[in-house]
Amino acid sequence: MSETTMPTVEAGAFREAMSHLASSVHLVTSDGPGGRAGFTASSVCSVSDAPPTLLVCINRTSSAYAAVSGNAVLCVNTLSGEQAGIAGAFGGRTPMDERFAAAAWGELATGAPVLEGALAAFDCRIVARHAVGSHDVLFCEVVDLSEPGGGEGLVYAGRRYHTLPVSSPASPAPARKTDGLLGAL
Ligand SMILES: NC(=O)c1ccc[n+]([C@@H]2O[C@H](COP(=O)([O-])OP(=O)(O)OC[C@H]3O[C@@H](n4cnc5c(N)ncnc54)[C@H](O)[C@@H]3O)[C@@H](O)[C@H]2O)c1
Ligand SMILES: Cc1cc2c(cc1C)N(C[C@H](O)[C@H](O)[C@H](O)COP(=O)(O)O)c1[nH]c(=O)[nH]c(=O)c1N2
Repeated sequence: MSETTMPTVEAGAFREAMSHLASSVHLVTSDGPGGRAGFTASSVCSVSDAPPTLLVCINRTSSAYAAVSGNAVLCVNTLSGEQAGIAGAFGGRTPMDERFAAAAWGELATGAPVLEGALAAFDCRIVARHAVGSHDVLFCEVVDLSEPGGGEGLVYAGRRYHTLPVSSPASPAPARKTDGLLGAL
């Protein structure tokens, strides 16, 4: 089938289908000459472990875009099951200062804000970026890590938040049946 006759998918249908994917939820934060900013993200994934690299997709219309781009560093704070509230605050329409006032923060190597109580924090420098449609795909080399936590992770699926046991090596999560998340997908 040639490119001209290939069918296209309507954005709403794509989003409806994508709402069936379960993803971890993260706060992507940045600070530096471009200012402090952050947004809730689910489009995060591991790329390579040599060197350790992950990717983040950011909408160029996001209010955090200029700061993240200008600073060229960011931290991916992977949220725990109790942090759905802060995910909502960073999910848009909240002034940036109010977002950061809602939690306690530290920092690692780059100075990007590190969320206290996050399951994990990946402190990164942006090493490459690729514009695709409405988003930039940011390729980020991980230069520092927080001590991973344990307990439950925050997951987004079916347009709502769920929690899922995530055991840390030190303390495996107690065996228990899932909370029905897999059945809800
Ligand atoms: N990757 C993203 O940019 C992304 C991901 C999740 C949610 N969101 C935004 O969060 C808000 C709440 O979303 P929702 O899950 O309640 O319902 P929704 O119907 O807007 O989105 C359903 C799913 O479609 C995908 N999606 C939505 N907007 C997208 C975009 N602009 N680019 C790429 N993928 C997109 C996501 O996987 C999302 O979970 C919406 O404004 C949505 O645009 C954006
Ligand atoms: C669960 C969930 C997951 C995501 C988002 C939202 C929510 C609720 N948003 C949207 C993002 O957080 C925010 O809404 C937009 O950037 C608009 O925010 P501003 O009002 O411009 O700061 C989002 N945006 C983005 O650019 N990449 C992403 O991966 C995601 N993922």
